[in-house]
Amino acid sequence: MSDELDLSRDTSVSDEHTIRILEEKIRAMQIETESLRKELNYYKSEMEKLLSPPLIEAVVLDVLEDGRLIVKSTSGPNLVVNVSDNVDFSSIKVGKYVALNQRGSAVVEVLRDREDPLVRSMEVIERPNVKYSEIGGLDQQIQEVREVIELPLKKPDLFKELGIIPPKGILLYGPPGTGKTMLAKAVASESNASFIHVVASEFAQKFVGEGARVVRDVFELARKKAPSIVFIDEIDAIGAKRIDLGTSGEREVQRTLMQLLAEIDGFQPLDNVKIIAATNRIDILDPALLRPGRFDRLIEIPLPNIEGRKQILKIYLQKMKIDASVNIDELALITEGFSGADVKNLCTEAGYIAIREDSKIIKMAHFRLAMERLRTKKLSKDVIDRGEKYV
Ligand SMILES: Nc1ncnc2c1ncn2[C@@H]1O[C@H](COP(=O)(O)OP(=O)(O)OP(=O)(O)O)[C@@H](O)[C@H]1O
Repeated sequence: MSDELDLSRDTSVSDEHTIRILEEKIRAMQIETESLRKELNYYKSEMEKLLSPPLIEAVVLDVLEDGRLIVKSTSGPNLVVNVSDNVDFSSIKVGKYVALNQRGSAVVEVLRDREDPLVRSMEVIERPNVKYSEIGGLDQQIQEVREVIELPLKKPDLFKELGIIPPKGILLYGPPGTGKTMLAKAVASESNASFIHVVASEFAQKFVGEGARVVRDVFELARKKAPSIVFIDEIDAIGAKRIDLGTSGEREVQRTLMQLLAEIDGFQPLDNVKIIAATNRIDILDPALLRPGRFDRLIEIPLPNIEGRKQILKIYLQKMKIDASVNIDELALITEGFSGADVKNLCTEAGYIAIREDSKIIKMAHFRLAMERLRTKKLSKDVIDRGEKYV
């Protein structure tokens, strides 16, 4: 009896063992099946991608009452199309980019929003609001800019009568933060002209293959918005002398520059579009830019001298609540080497220190503290910013 029992126990032990092994095998095979299924799906979707025809990009021009859309396809004509049931109709709006099936008969996907590169690359101010009186220490430069930009824009007939040809473009050069942008904005503001601000380094970096087109678009816009001033900041990014045109990036920059020169050459001196460029690297500019009829008037915007710094300080201090201890002469003296932007920072920093101290008025002590902080920051930054750049 006991032997039988023992035998059955042995049998059941070995059965249990077999079952466990089989269960493990089943689990392993299930895992493998799952992984093979995933792999199969992956290859299927890859096949679909490779075999699916390309879609057509289009922009929605109108949504019709019957649910169809008028779209402009990038490949050509305006089309009236249906919307596939898989597309969320509520996400469709005029101006949205969509994908059409290959026949161009239906919208099959709504694409992600994206900005026009042109819009990304520039700022258009219809009427900037900067006055000459807000700029300190640049009286002579303001006078010159008024004569060569403002006056021809306002009184072209006077120039015609006298037979004087004003420059089409001027170049402002000098260290960063000295007021070049401010001066360009002020002349647009005081000439009642639109201000179109483009940063040349953005052309070069962002619009590979599109730089020349963006330049064309900028000038087309300038003509539409005339009288207008096109302000090209950091012109050295596209206007530097190039020795080696080996890389495609270099050739692209060169094409952008050629387009800019062609646009400038296309204007007449008394047209109501003027071009102001700015750089702090005049030393590296391509001489083609500085030829007569292009940027042939160079105006230096230097760091302010002591008198200039005094003027800039007055401009900012008159807006602040300061006590009698604040000595403008002393501040002008100790800010030697500061740009206009640095002087403004000093005033702002002194204001913040006063706020942190809960003071209701800004005192000379706050300026001294601000000075110490800025000097430390400035010393290291100057080496990078100005050191070898400005000549
Ligand atoms: N001469 C100045 N008078 C008054 N404020 C100034 C002057 N220069 C600079 N600032 C102040 O500094 C800010 C920056 O100056 P701005 O952008 O005009 O300098 P920039 O010469 O164009 O510099 P960057 O070369 O870096 O573009 C101005 O918005 C203004 O607040």
